Amino acid sequence: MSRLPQSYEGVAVCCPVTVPYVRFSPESAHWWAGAALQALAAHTGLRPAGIDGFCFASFSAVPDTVVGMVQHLGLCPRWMDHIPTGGASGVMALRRAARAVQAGDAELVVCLAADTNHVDSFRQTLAGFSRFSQDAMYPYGFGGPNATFALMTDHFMRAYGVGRESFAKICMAQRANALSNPHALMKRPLSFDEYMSSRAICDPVHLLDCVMPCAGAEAFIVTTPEKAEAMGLKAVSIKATIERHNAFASDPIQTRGGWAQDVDRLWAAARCEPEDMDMIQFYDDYPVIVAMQMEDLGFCRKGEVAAFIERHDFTIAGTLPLNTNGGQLSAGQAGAAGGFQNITEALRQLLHCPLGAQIPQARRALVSGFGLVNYDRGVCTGAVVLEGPVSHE
Ligand SMILES: CC(=O)CC(=O)SCCNC(=O)CCNC(=O)[C@H](O)C(C)(C)COP(=O)(O)OP(=O)(O)OC[C@H]1O[C@@H](n2cnc3c(N)ncnc32)[C@H](O)[C@@H]1OP(=O)(O)O
Repeated sequence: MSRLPQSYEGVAVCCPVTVPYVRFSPESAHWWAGAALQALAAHTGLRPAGIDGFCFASFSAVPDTVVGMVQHLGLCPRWMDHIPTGGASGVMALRRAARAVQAGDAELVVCLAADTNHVDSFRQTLAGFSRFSQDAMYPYGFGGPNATFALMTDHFMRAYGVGRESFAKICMAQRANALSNPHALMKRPLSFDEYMSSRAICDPVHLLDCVMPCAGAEAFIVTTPEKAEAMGLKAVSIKATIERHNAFASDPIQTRGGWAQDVDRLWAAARCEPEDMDMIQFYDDYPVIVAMQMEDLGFCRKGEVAAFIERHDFTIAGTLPLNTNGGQLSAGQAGAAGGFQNITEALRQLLHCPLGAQIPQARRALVSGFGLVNYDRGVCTGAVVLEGPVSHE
């Protein structure tokens, strides 16, 4: 194993905010970003002049990038970054902001993801998504990620003996978790029969394997422990992170993500193990990707995920709480903010200020990201181990 990265000493992560999601919004992504900044201000008293770092992710802010957003929001940072990696953007924003703070390039970085959802905006996003998809998928009638993930799900199920009942268990647990989250778009319990009989979208992917596109925003602050304390903010620390892009490119179909390449480094740097996690907040564009993360991040061996899922209870009161706000599958997918919601939810659980039900004694979380389906697979992966303040109760 190559040299482990420098620790994240001197970095504090705090103040998770979620702007409640709505299925459709007439507002722009810029409006949603402003709403997130307002929510941060309401929690902390933070004004634009106090923000010297800004990290931004969005699909629907086009043609603007972080530059346009900085001007729109009236910020004047000395450090900024734009993270165009969808479901991996939260972990990546956290990593970059942490190093900027550690290096002294910024003292307080706001990491923010915002997306709107007009009636036609998801279709428009897909239409211009990538050169790969325009050239190599759409001419053959592919309509976006649902079709790509149908192929991956079908292969994964056959290769590793996973049935739809395993995915049902993931989706039902996440829905149970969502019921205490006032912002979750899905408000009713999900039964096994309802999951199994939901309409096919692109077999074997059915309606309840898919996220619902919506509008929303998520944000959090990365700063120094001293600054967090001066602002009266409780904060968590970063134990370790990983990031990888275009891993295993010669695999004919995706059965593993970049996590599998870096998982040993993650746990070595974190000085703990999967068994030490009080929760897992995994990117959940489809339940097959949740199952893949369970394997690739070391919770079970490849090919053993069906038995692993069978053995565990993923509800908030269960043996391994998973996506405790309901995840995107039950809370909604607000574009790139969907790649931030697992970080904000982990922070809330570790800081003991949840939106819904609290995991008792929650102290450590594994958050994982997966993003950008350019063509036939998710290209970007990342993960972070977070540890909360020592005593809460
Ligand atoms: C971004 C990254 O980095 C990586 C990724 O995340 S890849 C994933 C990106 N996201 C997606 O691809 C979005 C996936 N979802 C979809 O494509 C669509 O929701 C879908 C095709 C599954 C359904 O769309 P549709 O058939 O047009 O349904 P629509 O007409 O909107 O709604 C019909 C009904 O289904 C419900 N519905 C729609 N989507 C739903 C969903 N995902 N889950 C549950 N119910 C849903 C609606 O509430 C509506 O119910 P009512 O009639 O009771 O009001």
